[in-house]
Amino acid sequence: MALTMFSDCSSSTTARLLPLNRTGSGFLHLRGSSATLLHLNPRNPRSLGVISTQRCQSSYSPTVAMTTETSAKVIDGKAVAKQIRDEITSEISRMRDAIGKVPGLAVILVGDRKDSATYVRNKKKACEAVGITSYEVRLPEDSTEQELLKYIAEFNANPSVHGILIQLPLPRHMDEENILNAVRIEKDVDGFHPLNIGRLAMRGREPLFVPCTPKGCIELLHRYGISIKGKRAVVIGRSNIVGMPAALLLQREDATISIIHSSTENREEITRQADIIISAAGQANMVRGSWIKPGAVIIDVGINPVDDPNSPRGYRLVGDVCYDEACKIASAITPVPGGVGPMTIAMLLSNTLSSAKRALNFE
Ligand SMILES: NC(=O)C1=CN([C@@H]2O[C@H](COP(=O)(O)OP(=O)(O)OC[C@H]3O[C@@H](n4cnc5c(N)ncnc54)[C@H](OP(=O)(O)O)[C@@H]3O)[C@@H](O)[C@H]2O)C=CC1
Ligand SMILES: Nc1nc(=O)c2c([nH]1)NC[C@@H]1CN(c3ccc(C(=O)N[C@@H](CCC(=O)O)C(=O)O)cc3)C=[N+]21
Repeated sequence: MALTMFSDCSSSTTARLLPLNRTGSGFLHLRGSSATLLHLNPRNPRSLGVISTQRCQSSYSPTVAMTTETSAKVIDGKAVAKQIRDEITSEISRMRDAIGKVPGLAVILVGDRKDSATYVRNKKKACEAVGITSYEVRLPEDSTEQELLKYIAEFNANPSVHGILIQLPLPRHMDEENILNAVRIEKDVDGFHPLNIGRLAMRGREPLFVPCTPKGCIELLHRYGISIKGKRAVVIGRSNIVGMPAALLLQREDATISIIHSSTENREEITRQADIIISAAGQANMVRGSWIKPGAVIIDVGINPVDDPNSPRGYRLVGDVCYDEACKIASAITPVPGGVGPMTIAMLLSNTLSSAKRALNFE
């Protein structure tokens, strides 16, 4: 009886089912189901198989799971992000030793949204861990645009600050375009300045910074040796911070792109043609198994809270893609959490390091 135990498609629920056994060899072994075991090669982080991978578990009952082959390889964003942070840590200590300076990142948070406060706290912790000096400004919800612009101007002029991040969304009374335009392009580590986005969109032009989440998605494809050139890619979502730059990046890598948004007709049919799907719609479990071409690669950017009385927080996070269904059809997939999210932060640190290197003329 192939029962679906979890109708919510969640990767976190299934992850808890996985009987993982870490051996002394640095490989992950998965009992009761097939596992892909790739060697960890810290000397060559860009090589294929740099990360130990496991195959994802389907939502079958445990008895069935013992005999059922599931197919998709889990793209482990958490592990890749850790490896990138380690690389950044050693670069920063080389910088400190050579010129006595380290990168600095300023983060500005306006208002008291709980999720934004958590993200900012996580960014600060991540900075500290790799040796980036962080500067934090918290402004009350009812601050004026002028007050915010004053802090941006100060950070623009401060030579110890190499990156400035304005946590989004801003309160509704603030003009986001006006605020983001005020960040000096050389410090725009989020890559949201129109000049950076414009360069990203134009052939033969190079942006100073690429937005962190889409950059993290592409980095995952690269580090897992998944080729993009000539592939059909579908991006679900067209926001300024994720969907649109993700589509531009895929296009720069010579994929053929379709972009799906809330007015798209036949979204299931269009998605089913994709070799690579990047989903950033913010709709829990919207992409079902029937939307996926067998063997497609799925990068699930969505982070959607769903009620879960069994979780200490009262909710848990799921992606846009119905994970358990996708696992049986896709060739590789990112989980939520533990997929794109940690990569976003790693790319922010990486952009900040590049910015400092450029400003300090350090190779
Ligand atoms: N992992 C990470 O690091 C990050 C994750 N996120 C997550 O990614 C998701 C998207 O974020 P963001 O881009 O900021 O969100 P936005 O709400 O700004 O954009 C969502 C996009 O998806 C489209 N969309 C919404 N519903 C549907 C639907 N049913 N069918 C097709 N298209 C749809 C919208 O279309 P339209 O344009 O027509 O409105 C829009 O373009 C969220 O879950 C967010 O939490 C975001 C940033 C980083
Ligand atoms: N100027 C700006 N730049 C951003 O990059 C930006 C932003 N504003 N506003 C909000 C979104 C969202 N975002 C995330 C970053 C990390 C995780 C992340 O690490 N998620 C963990 C889970 C975290 C948890 O458990 O709560 C994971 O997916 O594994 C998620 C989301 C960056 N954003």
